[in-house]
Amino acid sequence: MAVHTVRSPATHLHTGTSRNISPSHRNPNAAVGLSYRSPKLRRFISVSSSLREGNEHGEENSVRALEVNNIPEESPLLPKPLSSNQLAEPVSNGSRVRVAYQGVRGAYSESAAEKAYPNCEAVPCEEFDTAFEAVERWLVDRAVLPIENSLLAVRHCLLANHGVNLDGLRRVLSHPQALAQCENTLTRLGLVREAVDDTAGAAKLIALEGLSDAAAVASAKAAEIYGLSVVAEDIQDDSDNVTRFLMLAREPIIPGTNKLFKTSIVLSLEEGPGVLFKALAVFALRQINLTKMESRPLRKTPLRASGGLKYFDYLFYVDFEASMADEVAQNALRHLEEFATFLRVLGSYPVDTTML
Ligand SMILES: O=C(O)C(=O)C[C@]1(C(=O)O)C=C[C@@H](O)C=C1
Repeated sequence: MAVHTVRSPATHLHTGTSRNISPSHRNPNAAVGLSYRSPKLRRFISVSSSLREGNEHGEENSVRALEVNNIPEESPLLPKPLSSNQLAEPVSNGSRVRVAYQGVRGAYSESAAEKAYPNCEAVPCEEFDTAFEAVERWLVDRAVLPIENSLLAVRHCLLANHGVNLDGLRRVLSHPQALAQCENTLTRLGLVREAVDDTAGAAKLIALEGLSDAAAVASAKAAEIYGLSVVAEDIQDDSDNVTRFLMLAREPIIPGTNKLFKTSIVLSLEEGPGVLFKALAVFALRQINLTKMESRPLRKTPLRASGGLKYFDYLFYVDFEASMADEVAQNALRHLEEFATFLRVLGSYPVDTTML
């Protein structure tokens, strides 16, 4: 599935390195699940999902919030990313919903937060763990987490400093997912890829360092924020390039039955013929539609020996179309509990029914 991520925790750009950091949910090499990315995540419940990112393309590229030279690293105009050692400090309590995201201003995750909670205060964080901890410690109300390539429109641009054109470019910096989503274009341009924490972070770095041989794959909004030129737009390989985000909260929302809800669960099963079939049957028997299923190896104990044989142990992540307030969903999970070796409800949330 795509609800999985993880490499080592992210390191923020201002550490000065451009290295591969961010947990990359869709990275086929990432061998662990969402709930493994951070042990903290296991304590969160997803409350809302399927949020589409805003398409920043309608905005005027010539409008520049800040010129390059006006962006000192610690500009008071830009929110400073929260770092884990700041988590002890209380953050002011306004009435606006505060949503933590990993990255800097102009990241797609920020757009997703604003889409999910219009007028929210989006709080940039250096790392995913920082965002999760900020929720846990009541510094923010939600954390936003990009989890997979499906659902929300993401239109990437190639951003560079003014006066730099395509011919002068040698390198391209961005989040690994964004680089992967623009693979064909970047190959055609012959650019060397460099992975950084987030798309907007790449734009910021290029602006701050005045790089003339490098471009960033990021949004048009990031170009405005960091005073860069858009040298190419819509560079994603797939015109339907979309990302799914989850909003994580401390407490589960009380699911309703008044609109379409989805529920996400995670489970593990005994090894044996037909066990997975039985698990799926608890939903099929009750006409509950499964929208997603993915298995990820158990990180700490991926191998189990039994009867002289070795088995891989898996966690199965399943999304189904029903609310935990629906009796039929409760019955299905009660049935599943009879033979699942582990079962956990991650949360029920309203399905995003807005058009792409
Ligand atoms: O780097 C960003 O701007 C993000 O919000 C992260 C992220 C991701 O993790 O997939 C979000 C959407 C885009 O597909 C690329 C990057």
